[in-house]
Amino acid sequence: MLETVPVITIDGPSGAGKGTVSALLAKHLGWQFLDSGALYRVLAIAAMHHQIEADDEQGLIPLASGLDVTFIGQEHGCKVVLEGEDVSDLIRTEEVGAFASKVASIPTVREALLRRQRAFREMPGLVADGRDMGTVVFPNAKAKIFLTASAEERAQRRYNQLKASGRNVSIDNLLQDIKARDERDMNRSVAPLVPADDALVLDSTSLSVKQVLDSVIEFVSQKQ
Ligand SMILES: Nc1ncnc2c1ncn2[C@@H]1O[C@H](COP(=O)(O)OP(=O)(O)O)[C@@H](O)[C@H]1O
Ligand SMILES: Nc1ccn([C@@H]2O[C@H](COP(=O)(O)OP(=O)(O)O)[C@@H](O)[C@H]2O)c(=O)n1
Repeated sequence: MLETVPVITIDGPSGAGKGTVSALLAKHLGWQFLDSGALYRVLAIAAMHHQIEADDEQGLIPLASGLDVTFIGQEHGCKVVLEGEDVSDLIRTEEVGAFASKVASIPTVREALLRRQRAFREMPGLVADGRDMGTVVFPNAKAKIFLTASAEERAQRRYNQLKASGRNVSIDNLLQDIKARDERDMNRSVAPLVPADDALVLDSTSLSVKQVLDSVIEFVSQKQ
């Protein structure tokens, strides 16, 4: 039964380190990994390709329900193929992130992606990264973490990350984008970005990736 497969959720705002820590934790445990933000990002690209606006609910729902996407695990990261096209680099742009957070504010669109997210719950366990993993998608998860950091630190991390991959970005624009996305994600009517009541809230502003991972592993082992 799906419900018996253990889940650990890591939610939080953009740049907090969720993806990095979730992937390391999944590897450490030998569990599956769900990057739910990638689904919203892929939907955003599909909408752009099909000239569907971010507020066109009737256009977005069928696109979300029938999303033709494949995630192919690789040694470093994951290859993402949408409608036969490799969009692995494109999904990481801030433009796509901003579009994703707009489509993600529509309740029926979120509903259309629910089943697909829950299907990642497979043995021996799942680490799920997103905004509403612990509150909505997997409310009975065995351990929930809400990972955060100051907006300035998150913008700096994103800046370093994009620079390292050869992109020309402005830290001021990134900070603005991050704040706008936080605002939208925290204030939407359905599945807003909030810690679950039973989540461990971890501020990573002055912690290294290793320190965060160690705290998470300790918390998870206490829950076992
Ligand atoms: N604790 C940390 N300290 C410094 N850099 C970090 C930390 N956690 C993550 N990073 C780096 O910040 C960037 C954004 O992390 P990511 O995992 O993509 O965040 P999120 O999934 O929350 O948006 C990555 O380049 C990652 O290596
Ligand atoms: N479970 C999720 C995951 C992402 N999202 C939305 O999708 C956008 C992109 O998510 P992401 O996790 O890839 O973003 P980053 O944290 O990597 O910047 C977010 O800003 C959210 O609006 C969501 O609403 N619910």
